[in-house]
Parts: sequence; C-alpha cells; structure tokens
Amino acid sequence: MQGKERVILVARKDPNEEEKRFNSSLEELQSLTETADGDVCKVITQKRDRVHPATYLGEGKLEEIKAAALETEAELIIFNDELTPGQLRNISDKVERRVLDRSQLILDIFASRARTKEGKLQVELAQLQYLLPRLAGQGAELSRLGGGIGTRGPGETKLETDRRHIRRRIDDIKKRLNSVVKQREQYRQRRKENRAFQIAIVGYTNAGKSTFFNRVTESDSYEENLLFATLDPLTRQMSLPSGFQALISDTVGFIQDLPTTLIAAFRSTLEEVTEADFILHMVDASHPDHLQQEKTVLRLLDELGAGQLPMLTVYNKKDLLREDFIPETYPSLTVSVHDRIDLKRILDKIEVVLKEEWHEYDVFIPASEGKRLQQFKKFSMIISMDFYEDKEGYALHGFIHPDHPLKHQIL
Ligand SMILES: Nc1nc2c(ncn2[C@@H]2O[C@H](COP(=O)(O)OP(=O)(O)OP(=O)(O)O)[C@@H](O)[C@H]2O)c(=O)[nH]1
Repeated sequence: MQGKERVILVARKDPNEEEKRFNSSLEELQSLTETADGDVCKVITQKRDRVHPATYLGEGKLEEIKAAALETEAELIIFNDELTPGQLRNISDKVERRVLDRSQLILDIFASRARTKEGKLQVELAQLQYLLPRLAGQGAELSRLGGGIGTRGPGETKLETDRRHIRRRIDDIKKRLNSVVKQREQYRQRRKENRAFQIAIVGYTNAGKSTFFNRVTESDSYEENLLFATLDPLTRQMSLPSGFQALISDTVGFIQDLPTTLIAAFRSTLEEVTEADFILHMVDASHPDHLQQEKTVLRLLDELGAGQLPMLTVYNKKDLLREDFIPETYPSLTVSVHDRIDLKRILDKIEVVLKEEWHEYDVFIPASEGKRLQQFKKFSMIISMDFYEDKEGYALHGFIHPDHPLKHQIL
C-alpha cells in the first residue's frame, strides 16, 4: 500500500444509546482506522432507531455519504457496525466506493498483527468464515480485493477462488490448527532456553501503547533494531536504566464490544504474551470504562496462562485525570507517556518490580572467562561490576530470574 487510504466513518446512533458510550465507540473506530493506516477525513453520524434492512441507513443519508466521498476524495467508507452481506453490496453500489464494516476492519488489523503460526491461521479462518456468506454472486466484488484496508491477510490470494475452495480451505485450517496447538508447547519450551528478556505491552486500543513503545525504543540505534525489525516490526530492543537489555513487543489492542465471531482470532494474536517474561499493562485512565477494561484484560491474561507473570500497571493520560484519581491495582504508576520524566519512572519501576521477584546475587568471574561474563550481562540485571586487578577478574552484583540456568553458577 502506498500512503494512507482516505476514509469516511459512518455511525448510526440509537436514540436509546448513552451519548458517552456512542462517542467512545466512535473514537475507538477512528483509532482502529488509524491503526490500519487509514486517514479519517470525515465522520458522518445519523440518529435512527432502526436499521434499514436493505441499506442500513436511509436513501438520503447514502446520498450524503456519496457526496462527501466525492468532495473529500475518500476511497473507503467504514461503518461502525456489522453489516449484512446484502447491505454491504447495496451500500457499495449506491455510494460507488469500497465499503467495510467494523468487523472487517478489525479482522484486517488482526491480519497485519498476527505473528504466530496459530495466530495467522485463526485470523485467516475468521476472515474466510466472514467472507463465505458474502460470496454469492460476488464476482465483481472479489476482483476488487487485493489492495488497501480490509484486503490484507494471509488469505487474500485464496479469496479469489470459489466458495467450494474456501470451504475446503476452512477444513484444512481447522486441521492444521489442531496440530499447531499440540506443537506449541514443545516449541515454547525450546525457545525459553536461550533468549533475551521479553516485555509485552498489553491494553485497550488507544491506551497509549504505541506511543510508549516508540519513545522507549527510539534511542536504540537503527542497526540494532534492524535485526528485530526484519523479524517482527512490533518487537524492538530497549535498555532498562541499569543497562539491562530487553526486547519489547507492542501487542494488538483490546477492542470494546468485540464481535463474538472474532474473539478466537483476537486471542490468538495475543498468544505471544504467554512467551513474555514481563507484562506492562497500559490503561487509558481517562476512559469512562477504564475499570471494566482493566478487568477484561486481566481476565484474558489469566485465560491465556499469563496471569502469573510479573506485571506493572501503567495508568496513562494523567493530564486528563482528576487529582483524586485512585489506582485500582498495585504495583502501578499514574503517568503521561508524553512526559519524558514519566517514561523514566516507568522504566525504573519495571526494575523495581523485577528486583522484588528475582534472586539477588554476587559472583566473581575471572577475566579469562569472557563468555560467562557475557552471559551474565545478557541474562541478568547488573547493579555493579568491579574489576579486581590482583584477582584478575570481575565481581558482579545483580539480580537474576530465580529459574534461570545461570543461577546454578552462583554460590
Ligand atoms: N492526553 C494524552 N493523550 C495521550 C497520552 N498518551 C497517549 N495519548 C494519545 O492517545 C492516542 C492513542 O495513543 P497510542 O499510543 O496510539 O495508543 P495505542 O494503545 O497504541 O492504540 P492502538 O495502536 O490502537 O492499540 C494518541 O492520540 C496519543 O497521542 C497521554 O498521556 N495524554
């Protein structure tokens, strides 16, 4: 994709829906569109108590959308709801633009974020299941796939074939998923043995995860990051204040009112958190539903088997909070990730939490054992390292994970 795609967002407001809830859902759609590399050039809303069965909104509103698309040169219209196959087709014919609904947008984001084999398969499965009922007589529609938001993903070449082929592919994916799940445990065990410390940032979309991720990794040199960038654009290297090197990953954000059909796909994109050593839970503390959101994240982490990992909760957007804000969870910090001093506080606090969990050690390493020294530097947090000329070696003081194999080398 070259550049950003110009997008118009469309939302229906049910007169019974709370104003605050409607606004936050719309803000979320905007943030999701930006995550998918869309440029929102206009938002059109309509109060309407029932959807039109054939066209979702009324004739007049569709005319308005068409005119707005011409005026703003928008290429894509995204609806903040799930549309039936018929509605999608009819709206697209009327407004003469590509049309996506909220589920398709979310699937597109999952597709670009899924990293594990299982994640990719789950997202492809959800995409195909979503597409299947929408395929009837859709030859022309299909030929439009192949570029832009809503068309990405592991399945995109397959989508150009017929329904029978898609059904076969769905069966095939289900079989493969079964065997991938079995292999996963063994693979994880092998990976654990010789790898760098991993921090995963989790939280709702718009909480400030990417802002934090970009700020704390920007000082690392390009070359260093390049290695990881080629492997995975959302994992980079960073340094904690003691100099301890960690890898940090930005995960796909949680979404309010995730359609049930997409839950499995979302969970699998988050699978990687189970491979992390530390969870940084970012909360938009200014969001009206932040308590509920926090609980939802914790529940899913538990279900995925990551509930016991060391975790720091970061209540973000301090600048938008009332002074009497009280954090729900400890250990936690209330910050603004726009503030450099707060960024440093977060990094310091990560080390404080780790020190509480880790084993404090002192070890002497002769200068001739360079490889061993390197291993301590890589896998432990070194607080001090002094060279003793008379003894020809280094005295190290630091902290190490209680289960790390190197711990056996410490008396
Ligand atoms: N006022 C205020 N805005 C913030 C703060 N931190 C982040 N933001 C804004 O919140 C918006 C979302 O931030 P992101 O970093 O993109 O959030 P995210 O969690 O990565 O969102 P997704 O990528 O959608 O999952 C951006 O417009 C940020 O500038 C903060 O401390 N205060």
